[in-house]
Amino acid sequence: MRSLLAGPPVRTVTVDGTRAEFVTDPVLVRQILVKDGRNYGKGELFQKARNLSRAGLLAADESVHRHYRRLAHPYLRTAAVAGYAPLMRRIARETVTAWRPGQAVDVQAEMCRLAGAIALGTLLGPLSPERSALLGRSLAALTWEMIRKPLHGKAAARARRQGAAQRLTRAREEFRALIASYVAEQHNSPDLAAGYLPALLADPGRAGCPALTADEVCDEAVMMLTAATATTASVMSWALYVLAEEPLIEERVLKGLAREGDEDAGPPRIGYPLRFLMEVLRLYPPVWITCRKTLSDATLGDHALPAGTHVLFSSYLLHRDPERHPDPLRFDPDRWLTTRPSAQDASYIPFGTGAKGCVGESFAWRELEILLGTIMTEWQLALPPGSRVRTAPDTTLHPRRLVMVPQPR
Ligand code: HEM
Repeated sequence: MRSLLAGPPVRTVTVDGTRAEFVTDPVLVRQILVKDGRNYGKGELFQKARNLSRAGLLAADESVHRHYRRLAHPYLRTAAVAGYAPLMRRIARETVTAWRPGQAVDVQAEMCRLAGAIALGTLLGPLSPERSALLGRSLAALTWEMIRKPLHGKAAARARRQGAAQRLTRAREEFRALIASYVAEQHNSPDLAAGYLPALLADPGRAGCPALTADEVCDEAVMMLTAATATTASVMSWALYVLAEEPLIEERVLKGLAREGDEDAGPPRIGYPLRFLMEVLRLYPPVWITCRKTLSDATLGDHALPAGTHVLFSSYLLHRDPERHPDPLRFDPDRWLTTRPSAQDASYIPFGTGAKGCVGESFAWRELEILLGTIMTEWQLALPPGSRVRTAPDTTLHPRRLVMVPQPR
């Protein structure tokens, strides 16, 4: 795939029989996402593969999309996220205290459980411990099936034959049914709790964007919870893998964590742990390929793109471009001491950018910092001797299999 960087900045490719323009120039990608962002709708090339709903925030047309984003924003902006920190920390502690010294952990399944429990606890509103456990198990199972579903091509066909698609559908139906029963209860409750899901239920809609039906609220909740879980789980898995492979980096992250103390408030600083996470997100961006579709005729560099043209770009590739990231394959958190992510181009976009970039970015940074701190201060995770971890570019970019052995610090 990296050979694409050497070729023309825009080239035609075919994905599962559909023609698309693959863009590798970071300036042109920024033009698509920011300057001309309103002329590029959500592309649907991978939507089915990612098992995403076709309504709501992820897929909606422009004005409806803006409405849903405005609804989500109060629950995901930095100030709200600061309030979630104690809960995030408690859930993280509860999960890692269940680990046993020397007993292998399936890291990705565990990170799905952890990120899923945090998403449920923060975004749904109050849950009984029983319901929280039931939803948590179901969301973790769904997310793990989603993460490893191949996006297209031969791998997707093979997965279909092996029943992966059916497993994913079953997991989605099960989780959706649990959410639906919760939504029905909330719907009939005289006092709606505070939180993102209750806000969706209470939203009266507006001109051109009618109030959501209970069914649509369920779809939206499933979308938000899985978007929050699959991404964070993949990033944390890579983070733990890198720490096991790079003892000197691990030592510096630990020292950095000790210096940063235990604060809940304030914006993240570019200390070593944060630079480490930035570097994990550079080399292992979970949303590694993204698409858009022109809403009307457009021009991109020397290319005329008629309305309806599919456009693809890959953060994985942009983040490994040697022109923008010297010695790109080297894991070097200190590169972020002298370089900041550019506001002129899209050379570093783990969360995307522009009006359709990640609405959960502040949430994700806080969560990643807390998970990293909680896990690392309690446990050192090692790879079993001889294990080889391979990259799987599926729905998210994730380690194909990651089993690690915890030892107390
Ligand atoms: C490290 C963690 C995360 C990464 C790397 C990540 C990455 C991304 C990226 C790249 C996009 C934009 C895709 C595009 O341009 O088409 C996106 C969109 C989105 N993300 Fe995240 N995300 C993360 C965590 C979260 C969390 C924690 C939440 C919710 C709490 C969330 C909710 C969403 C939603 C709802 C969208 C769609 C936004 C829209 O269409 O306006 N993400 N994410």
